[in-house]
Amino acid sequence: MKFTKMQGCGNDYVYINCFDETVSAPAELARKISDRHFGIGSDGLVLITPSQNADCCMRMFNPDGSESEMCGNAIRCVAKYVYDRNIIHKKQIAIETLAGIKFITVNTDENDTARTLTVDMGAPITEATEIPVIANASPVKDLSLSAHGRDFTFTCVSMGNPHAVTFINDDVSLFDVERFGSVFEKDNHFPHKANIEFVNVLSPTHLKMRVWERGTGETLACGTGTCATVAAACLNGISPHEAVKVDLLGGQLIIEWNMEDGHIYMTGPAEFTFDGEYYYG
Ligand SMILES: N[C@@H](CCC[C@H](N)C(=O)O)C(=O)O
Repeated sequence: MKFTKMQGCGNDYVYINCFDETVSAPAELARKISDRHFGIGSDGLVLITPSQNADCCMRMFNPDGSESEMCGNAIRCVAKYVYDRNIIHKKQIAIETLAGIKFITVNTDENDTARTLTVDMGAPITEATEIPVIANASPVKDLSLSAHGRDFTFTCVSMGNPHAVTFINDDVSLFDVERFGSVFEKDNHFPHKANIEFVNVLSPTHLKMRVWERGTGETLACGTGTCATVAAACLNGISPHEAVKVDLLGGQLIIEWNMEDGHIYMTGPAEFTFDGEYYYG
């Protein structure tokens, strides 16, 4: 099976072009290929498939085999993949996901290569925005949770997938993300588990975030988590509704919650790492 490894801010996935390849058991394949010793090594598996409703469709599986509704870093990579490889050579690309159709603007260099991509991530869903809560969204705005004798206040935001964001005073670079994230991911308040974001405020328009991802563990970046972080920062009066830089272990994303249409826009890079062939059996 041919595959391509790509990364966006160090959030790395194995991409399969299902215009050409067939994957019959994606959850099992995700578990195998994600293994960094016995597989290819990745934060999960992404299938690029034909779509009846959009230019193409993205399906994303975590290393534990669970399927997520959305993946912000992967959708930029999928747009780059189909643009640069002339499968869908359009500057505006519509990609179907389990969280609906997302629209991506491809920003190219002088060689017509996609360099950064801007994704219309749609409206974040929280109790505070008074948008009806969808099935897997967390139904509360602020939530107090404790672990290992420490209290945290979370703002819960769905970007199609569930996130819980907490602003901390400790230096997030030194924070034990695994110790706390692994407990909160599985808290009873999150019936579908949750991605957990720990955030430092550097300034109203500059945040620093580390993430514990549902079904994965700590990753170098999470696109939906970065959008949820900025939504939470706006809801808590920390950030304005303008471009906010978010520093992640693997790079930086620019997020803006636009108040004209209520949508969040995410801009960031996407890169090919290598192509290969996986012997599946
Ligand atoms: N890294 C991703 C999110 C991947 C899915 C997540 N672990 C979940 O289960 O919701 C991103 O860039 O958004």
